[in-house]
Amino acid sequence: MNVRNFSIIAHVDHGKSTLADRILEKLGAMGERDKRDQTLDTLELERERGITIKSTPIRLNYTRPNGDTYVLNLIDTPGHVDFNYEVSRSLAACEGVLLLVDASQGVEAQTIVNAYLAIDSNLEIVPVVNKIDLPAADPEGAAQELEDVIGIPAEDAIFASGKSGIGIDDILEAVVERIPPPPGDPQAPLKALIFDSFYDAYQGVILFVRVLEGTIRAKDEMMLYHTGKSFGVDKVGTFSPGLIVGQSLQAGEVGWVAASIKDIHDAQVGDTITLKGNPTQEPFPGFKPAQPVVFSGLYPTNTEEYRKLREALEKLKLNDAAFTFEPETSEALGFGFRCGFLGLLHAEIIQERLEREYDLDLIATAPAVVYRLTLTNGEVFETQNPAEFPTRDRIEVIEEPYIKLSVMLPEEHVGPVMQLLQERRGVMQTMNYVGKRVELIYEVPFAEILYDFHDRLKSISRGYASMDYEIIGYREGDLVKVDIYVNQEIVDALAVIVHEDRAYGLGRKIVDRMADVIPRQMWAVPVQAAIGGKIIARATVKAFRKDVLAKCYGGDISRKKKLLDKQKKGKARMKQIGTVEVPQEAFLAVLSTDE
Ligand SMILES: Nc1nc2c(ncn2[C@@H]2O[C@H](COP(=O)(O)OP(=O)(O)OP(=O)(O)O)[C@@H](O)[C@H]2O)c(=O)[nH]1
Repeated sequence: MNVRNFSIIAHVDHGKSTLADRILEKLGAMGERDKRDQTLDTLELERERGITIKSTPIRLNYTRPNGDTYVLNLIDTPGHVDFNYEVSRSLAACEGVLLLVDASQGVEAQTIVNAYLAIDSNLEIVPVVNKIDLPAADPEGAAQELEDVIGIPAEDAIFASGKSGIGIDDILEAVVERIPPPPGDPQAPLKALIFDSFYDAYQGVILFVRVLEGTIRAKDEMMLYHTGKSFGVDKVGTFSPGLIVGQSLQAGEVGWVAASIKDIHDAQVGDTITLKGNPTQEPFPGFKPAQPVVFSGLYPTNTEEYRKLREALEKLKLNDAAFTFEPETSEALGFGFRCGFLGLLHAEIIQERLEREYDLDLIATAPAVVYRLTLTNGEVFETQNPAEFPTRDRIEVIEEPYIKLSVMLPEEHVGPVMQLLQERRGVMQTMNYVGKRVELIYEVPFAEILYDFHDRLKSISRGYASMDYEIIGYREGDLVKVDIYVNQEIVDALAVIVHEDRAYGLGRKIVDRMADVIPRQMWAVPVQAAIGGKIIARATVKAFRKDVLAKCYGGDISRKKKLLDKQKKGKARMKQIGTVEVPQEAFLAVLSTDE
């Protein structure tokens, strides 16, 4: 059997899904993909946001013009920085990639990052300049950028359009000719890489695997290299699309394995499967257990929904080894959960799913990173929860995670973007010119890009800047905890950790913003920011003058009802703090404190 395993990588919106669909259509698999969408691809959000979160690989049959037949496995990769580890594992299941670049946009931040992930995995890169049907397309320019920035010869690029179908035949021929066949010995001890998985209520966790060496069959006793756990294999098979049951999977093949695994943590992405009786000596390198890096508190607006929230979180976790949660209690918000995510997008996706699929109303607290504290007594501990921070006098050193951030943008916006990065405590590493555009590489505290950074970057570059990042380690920082008081009561869930130099400015903005969003009460309510009990900013929610209903006296009853309904709706996301009702927006005041 002639096999080619490949993936398509691109910057967001450069046309990956459209091109994949066109290839499927060409190879007669289109109708089946629609079926697959209904069965496996249950993430409605994915379609709405136009980003790929999780998809199954697709096995395609290709007959060359000369009559030779090939099996092509197209492996999808998630296209976002939050999921870079998953991307790298999916790439490790391939021998080559199609690297797409939009002919009207050129190379963007994620083009570069994805290309380097492919290079690190020793993959053959087939450059494809896509969307050449666009009037603004500059295919030669885009190909030249690939050469200048990544070192891929411009003449290797295939010009194509997923939309009009130009270049699809050339792409298929290039997959067969340029991407090498998978190596591996079917007789060797089994070594298979898990590159994705999902939870099925009947069969347990279904593992997506790439067999690197050896053969796996139903009824084998398999072992997970890193967890050391073993399971009896129930079924194996391929994707066609959909899960097709087969007899075995051997070196070079891509397929799935079901082994009644109940807990997704027992078989994580990146781990190696081998056989218990004849284990491989060497696992696939680079295994990292999924580790959340961004944390936030999630509380039901209605305290009676606590149990419902817990059940929903448990269900989501079944399918997502990277997502964590543990119960947390806040004086202000009551009972809720501290949740851990791979990044902000991951957090947003989970929150939206909770609200949409489980019909929950939630209050989310500001996202935080994991800080490392060394106390004056020598003790070291990590926390991501501002509420757990000891008082300043007990802390010797605070360290925070840093990222290497790369931003790609047109040169006319470089000034304001550099200023933004400076405000966020960024330190410039390099600046590369790519034609009329610039790649900036900065080291920045991770916490500084958690809030409104991406939006600000987009707005000051008129939408032209793109970014990507990776976490590079911990560094010391002069950080302080800013507490927020509403009506003289401390609201634990609103505390934030911030750099000393920005504490006053941020405190000012949070209290002003809160005073704006807290509805007026019968009396004036003070909102204050403080560091270690010392007030640094104060704003007042003014007392309210008129009863809303006063206006309607004698008026028609339906109007009165409408007003009351409106008030009720507004209340949906309120949380009672002492005697004051605080809306959800207030908890995110820190997120929208534009400077
Ligand atoms: N003119 C033109 N438009 C295209 C072409 N391919 C894709 N598009 C459009 O570009 C947009 C993004 O296309 P997608 O295929 O969703 O892009 P994607 O890279 O899969 O996006 P993500 O999944 O978000 O990474 C859509 O509006 C498409 O209609 C093309 O060849 N020509």
